[in-house]
Amino acid sequence: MAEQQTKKRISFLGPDASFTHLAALKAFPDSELIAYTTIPECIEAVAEDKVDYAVVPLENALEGSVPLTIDYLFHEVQLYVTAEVLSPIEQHLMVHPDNAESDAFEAIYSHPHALAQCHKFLYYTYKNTPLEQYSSTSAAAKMVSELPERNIAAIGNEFSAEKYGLHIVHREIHDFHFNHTRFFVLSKTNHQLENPAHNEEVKTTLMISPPKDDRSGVLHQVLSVFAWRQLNLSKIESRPLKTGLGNYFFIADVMDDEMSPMMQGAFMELAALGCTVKTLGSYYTYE
Ligand SMILES: O=C(O)C(=O)C[C@]1(C(=O)O)C=C[C@@H](O)C=C1
Repeated sequence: MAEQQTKKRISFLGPDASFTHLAALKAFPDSELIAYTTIPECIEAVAEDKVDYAVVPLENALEGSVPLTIDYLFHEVQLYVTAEVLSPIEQHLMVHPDNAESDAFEAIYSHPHALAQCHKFLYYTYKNTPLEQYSSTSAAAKMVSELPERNIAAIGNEFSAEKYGLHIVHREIHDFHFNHTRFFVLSKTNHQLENPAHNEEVKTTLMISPPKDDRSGVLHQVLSVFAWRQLNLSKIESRPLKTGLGNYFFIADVMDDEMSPMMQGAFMELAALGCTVKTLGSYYTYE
């Protein structure tokens, strides 16, 4: 009973067998995993204390950021990253076994990132087949399994083919071999996930809003805060502030702990420059 009470509850972008589900299983092999239909629902579940952690996709090596995750974390909630999970992504084209002999489909369904990761394959092999966006790869696979009368296909991972009893028609159809996705493990409190199997390097994610006066050279000044302290940025990207055209915030990944003296100095200098900084905390990477 005591063990049951301490079992963590985790939200993830479902249904079962999505790539996010696999990432959540890696980080939480023994927890209660709860599927949600959208990324905001997963994030709200942790913000509203319905779960202890949320696992959501952040960035894909071929397609870039998942803007919904970044924007929701900036505009809607104050949550912290307790870990990131880095997963290899292999996409397969799958159909209902009743349609296993067919190679001309009414439509191909998947998550927009998955469709984009297979752009070249789809262009050369199924040029005239409509591509339909779905909430996740596993949702597309599940839907295909429930509609054998429609000759439709889904793109997703091998586990979704197994889980929903689908037949794989084409394997490994993603356009570039190095296809990886980063997932964030989010919590309401700023701490690091306790799990020994992580990389050595700690990373901090910051969301930096420049000063409102929009003076020239601000981005240069922001970058120099990190540069002269030899704080390595592994990513920097701008996203709209949604207050008007030309207004942006920056999401930066810095390879150091937010409590280090250099980082503390960087926070002070950014404040002196008139920047507002929202930290998502420091965390390790699980591969
Ligand atoms: O649809 C899924 O299976 C997801 O977990 C989402 C998602 C994404 O958002 O990028 C995750 C990994 C893959 O890059 C494709 C889709």
